[in-house]
Amino acid sequence: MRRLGLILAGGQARRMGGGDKGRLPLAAGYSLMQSVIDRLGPQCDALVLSANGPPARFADMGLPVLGDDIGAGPLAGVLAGLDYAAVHGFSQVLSVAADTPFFPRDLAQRLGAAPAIATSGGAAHPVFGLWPVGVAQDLRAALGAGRLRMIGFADQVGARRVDFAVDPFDPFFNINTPADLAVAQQAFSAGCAL
Ligand SMILES: Nc1nc2c(ncn2[C@@H]2O[C@H](COP(=O)(O)OP(=O)(O)OP(=O)(O)O)[C@@H](O)[C@H]2O)c(=O)[nH]1
Repeated sequence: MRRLGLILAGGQARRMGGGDKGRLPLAAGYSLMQSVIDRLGPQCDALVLSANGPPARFADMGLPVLGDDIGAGPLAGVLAGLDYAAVHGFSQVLSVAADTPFFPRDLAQRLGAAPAIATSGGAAHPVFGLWPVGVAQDLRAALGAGRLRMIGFADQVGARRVDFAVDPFDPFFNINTPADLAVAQQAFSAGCAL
């Protein structure tokens, strides 16, 4: 079984004032996306980025960049990843967000059989999902019908929900605002995100 890691790095980052949230620094010389790559890489056989807009801006990451339609949301990115996976001989895709630098290093192992998504503290995180390549057809149909919510799609394909402890803080804490970034930088420098 070959697993493709998919980093969702599109979106408009409106609450951050625009730009690529993944390029923001967690510490000097260490971006949110680099933290994501360091956590996801060992859990997968290969990694790809999913982003809309010019792919050249991620050239330094050394990863294939899959485009999707601007405004279609993270599900469009998951579909791009599933299509890439099918063509390149992967059997499943582990999707994560570029703005969530502390997700578990054993995410794939704990999610178990695909399809599955993560939950923590009573909230579902369907961006953090393990998807068999076979759900691409269902996803294409859902997107074509204008159904764009990730949680709705996860439920449609029967994704199990796997809960992760919020200890000492939520591993799915994601960076939406400058204040969130300050919290993450402080947590990282204090070593509580290991
Ligand atoms: N590939 C891809 N990723 C997306 C898209 N929209 C959001 N994402 C990613 O999904 C994750 C969650 O995104 P959000 O924080 O909900 O949305 P956002 O557009 O980045 O930020 P806001 O504009 O502040 O809501 C982030 O890692 C985004 O980079 C999209 O259209 N395509």
